[in-house]
Amino acid sequence: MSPRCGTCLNLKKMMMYVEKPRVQEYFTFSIAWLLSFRASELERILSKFGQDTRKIERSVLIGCSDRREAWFALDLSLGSLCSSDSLQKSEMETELQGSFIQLRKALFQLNEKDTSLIFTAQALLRWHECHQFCGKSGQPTQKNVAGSKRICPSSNMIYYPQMSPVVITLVSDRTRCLLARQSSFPKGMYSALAGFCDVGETLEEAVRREVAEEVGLEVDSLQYSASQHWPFPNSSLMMACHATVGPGQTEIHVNSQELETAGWFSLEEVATALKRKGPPSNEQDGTIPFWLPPKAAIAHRLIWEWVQKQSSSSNLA
Ligand SMILES: NC(=O)c1ccc[n+]([C@@H]2O[C@H](COP(=O)([O-])OP(=O)(O)OC[C@H]3O[C@@H](n4cnc5c(N)ncnc54)[C@H](O)[C@@H]3O)[C@@H](O)[C@H]2O)c1
Ligand SMILES: [Mg+2]
Repeated sequence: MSPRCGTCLNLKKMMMYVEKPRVQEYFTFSIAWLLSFRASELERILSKFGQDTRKIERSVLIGCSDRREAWFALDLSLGSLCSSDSLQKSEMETELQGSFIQLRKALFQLNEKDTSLIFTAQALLRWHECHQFCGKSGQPTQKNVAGSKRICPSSNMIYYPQMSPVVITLVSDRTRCLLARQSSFPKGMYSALAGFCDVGETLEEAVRREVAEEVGLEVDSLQYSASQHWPFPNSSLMMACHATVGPGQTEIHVNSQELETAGWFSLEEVATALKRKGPPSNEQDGTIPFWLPPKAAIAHRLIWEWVQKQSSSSNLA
């Protein structure tokens, strides 16, 4: 399993390279397409680009192939951004016959399996990058070979990768659903309501609190749908629910500190938006038709489920 154990090892490599911090703590990652290399080939590439071949030891295990070859991911970060880095980036694209793309943009193109690999890689690599020192002794921590933990030789503390629980809720008044946008979302994109769970809260309590905090509605009933690992801004376990509000309880009070806007959308509007693949082009009057998150986001699944349910109940009526 060691990334240095050589030729039998197939390194499914995602080159992840930090471009620059854009919004608050959000980093924009560029990734090369999923490229598989054997360890020896990767060592050659690292040498060619003047990087220390021992860097390969920073790889993290992200899965394995059907033929039981271990897949590792490696951060090929080119260091601080300067013009020579941009040059190296384009040289690397030529060498690897791939191209860098922002991770969020890649979500429109990746299949489910590759999305999961990339999310795991991004979350693990970023966790290792940010947990190099022991919080108790202040000494450097050491990664195990797979990258599933870090150990402090001085205090014997073991650190495991962290995930934050997040609830995401699609609220419905039984005929319409509630979608919202934050100012940081791409123009025109709306999603379901989301929020980090507080310590000590249950999933149900977090859903009720988040919906009340963000749009001032009281949830009547809620139903769990599915979950997803989400790597932005760090590592979250997203737990998705459908919720309903009672009749006559639909007046929204948007919390402007959290949301830019929120509103109720009809089945027809949502079904039309669901058919759009990616950000639509501007209308003639310059406005952007509203659009929804890509399939890789669990918000998409929640919205799709709601449309299916509404469509089948309107067909029955
Ligand atoms: N996959 C999807 O479909 C999907 C859709 C919408 C949102 N999301 C994700 O859900 C997450 C939460 O949504 P939100 O931004 O509306 O949350 P939110 O409503 O809880 O507000 C975010 C704020 O919560 C605070 N916070 C509390 N605990 C935090 C923690 N552990 N990590 C970071 N910030 C914490 C911070 O002040 C932050 O600015 C975001 O990371 C977003 O990327 C995913
Ligand atoms: Mg929120």
